Amino acid sequence: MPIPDSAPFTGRSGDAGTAARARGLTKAYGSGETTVLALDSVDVDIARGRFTAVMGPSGSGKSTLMHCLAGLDNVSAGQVWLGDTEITGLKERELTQLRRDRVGFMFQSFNLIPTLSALENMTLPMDIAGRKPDQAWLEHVIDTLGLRDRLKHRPAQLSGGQQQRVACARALVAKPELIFADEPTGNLDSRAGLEVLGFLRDAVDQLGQTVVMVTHDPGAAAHSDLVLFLGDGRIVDDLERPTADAVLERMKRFDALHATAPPGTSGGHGAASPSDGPHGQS
Ligand SMILES: Nc1ncnc2c1ncn2[C@@H]1O[C@H](COP(=O)(O)OP(=O)(O)OP(=O)(O)O)[C@@H](O)[C@H]1O
Repeated sequence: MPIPDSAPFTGRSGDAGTAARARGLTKAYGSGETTVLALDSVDVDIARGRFTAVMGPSGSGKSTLMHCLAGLDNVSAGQVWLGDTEITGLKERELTQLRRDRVGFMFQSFNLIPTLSALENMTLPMDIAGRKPDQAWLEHVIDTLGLRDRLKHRPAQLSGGQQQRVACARALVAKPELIFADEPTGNLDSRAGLEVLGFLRDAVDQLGQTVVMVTHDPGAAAHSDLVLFLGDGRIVDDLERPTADAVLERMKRFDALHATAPPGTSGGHGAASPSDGPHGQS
């Protein structure tokens, strides 16, 4: 199905276009009375070449949104595109190939293979795909991430920050259209966390990468270009060029709305929503 024109929406895709897009994205877990609506008809544009953070209370749907945009999870309703490719409706094999060829991932727990060296971990996705990494690019990523003297080390011989840098390199080496990072600093001390955030920022600014990062940390979100705030499975607000203080203020406001909302309501998120259109950035 073609991507709908922006007519019914207020979506603002950047000059470089849209790296990912969702319309009416709905995800329910379970059935009957135990159904949990993790995502409730979300419209979102992820602009290419930008750093987008996704924040919200625990259970608000952040990971589910990331998984659905990345084709890691199927949707209950709605449509998702990666670039111009509609991924909703693709068969599992096609999805696996698309993820492998076009998406990079970073997780809180690094997800490195313990028996492989740092270098082998970095090139593993491309090895599996039968593709040869662009050697000049690989060298550039290695140097940018400061991993030159760690290439032969196994993950257990590396600090948490170094392991996450390897995971970052692994995500970058294949030059994916989009990198999804789920709490990439969650297991790191603040110094190593800052370092990884700096690398993600550089990947966007210097390498033209597109990054979507789920985080609970306002300080981490402040490294992004745009913060999307989720509440009860909906995007309830967004914040351009965030500072940690501004993010914190916004979060306090949502907490206050939640605290004063009568039982059985969605915590006043509707009132916090600035528009009915998709959230994105220019
Ligand atoms: N596999 C699953 N089965 C049933 N319910 C699920 C499943 N995965 C998520 N949920 C529910 O969907 C909702 C959204 O979960 P999700 O993990 O996306 O939230 P989150 O904002 O990422 O939370 P956290 O910050 O705690 O990681 C929650 O109510 C959660 O309990």
